[in-house]
Amino acid sequence: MDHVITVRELRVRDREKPLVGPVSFGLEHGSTTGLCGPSGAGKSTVLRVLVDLLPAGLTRDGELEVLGRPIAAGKGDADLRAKVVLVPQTPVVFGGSILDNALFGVRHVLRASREDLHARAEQALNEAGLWKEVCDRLDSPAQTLSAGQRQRLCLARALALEPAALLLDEPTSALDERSRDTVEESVAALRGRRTVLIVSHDPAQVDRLCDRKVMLEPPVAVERAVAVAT
Ligand SMILES: Nc1ncnc2c1ncn2[C@@H]1O[C@H](COP(=O)(O)OP(=O)(O)OP(=O)(O)O)[C@@H](O)[C@H]1O
Repeated sequence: MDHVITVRELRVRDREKPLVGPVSFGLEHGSTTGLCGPSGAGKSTVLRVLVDLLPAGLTRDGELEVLGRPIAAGKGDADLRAKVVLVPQTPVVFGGSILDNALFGVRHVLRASREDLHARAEQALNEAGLWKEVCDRLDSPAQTLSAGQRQRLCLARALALEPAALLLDEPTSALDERSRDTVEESVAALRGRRTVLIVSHDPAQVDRLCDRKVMLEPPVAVERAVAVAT
């Protein structure tokens, strides 16, 4: 099977203490996968592994491949950063305009004319379902957008990088129901075209948006496992 991301027997530890895993999964091209599990099971940590931004002090074992290429831990792979893009739970909106915000990121990896960058922003904002709402005010401060619009702006910023995989960490947890629906519509529209991994606490949301789900359970401490076995 042709996977954009493959994870095999991934484990994360804090020195000797197991924090996450083992977990194995593959993300097929164009699929939307839900990453689920109880609080503390390690969902956010798995996303950090996938963008190679594990907090200092934590180590990982197991294999990670992106587009068939093995990714070694902690090598600061700039190529990977543009291929696998994480949209955090709380939208990060900078002080500039809506256009500046959409292009933040892609500007650093793509040498292109102003017109081409503008076209890239339009395409990304369209794909994120925000274009119609902002096309006549691209130069307005991004801070003027509503919470749901901000989340879609962050989605557009990530899409402008044309990532091989998009990671969404609880994309609607900070939103009211109406904004949640608009963000969900945008995410649903990516199905089949983009490869998406969504962390969600909401089983109904996973059912609405995802083709499949990966369940993560907190690791069983070795001492406990031995105690139970004896
Ligand atoms: N920097 C760190 N140092 C030590 N332990 C950490 C660190 N970051 C996370 N952990 C631990 O790793 C485990 C997984 O945390 P993580 O935040 O990935 O879980 P989660 O499934 O995303 O939780 P939630 O659903 O509550 O957001 C937890 O036990 C957490 O306390």
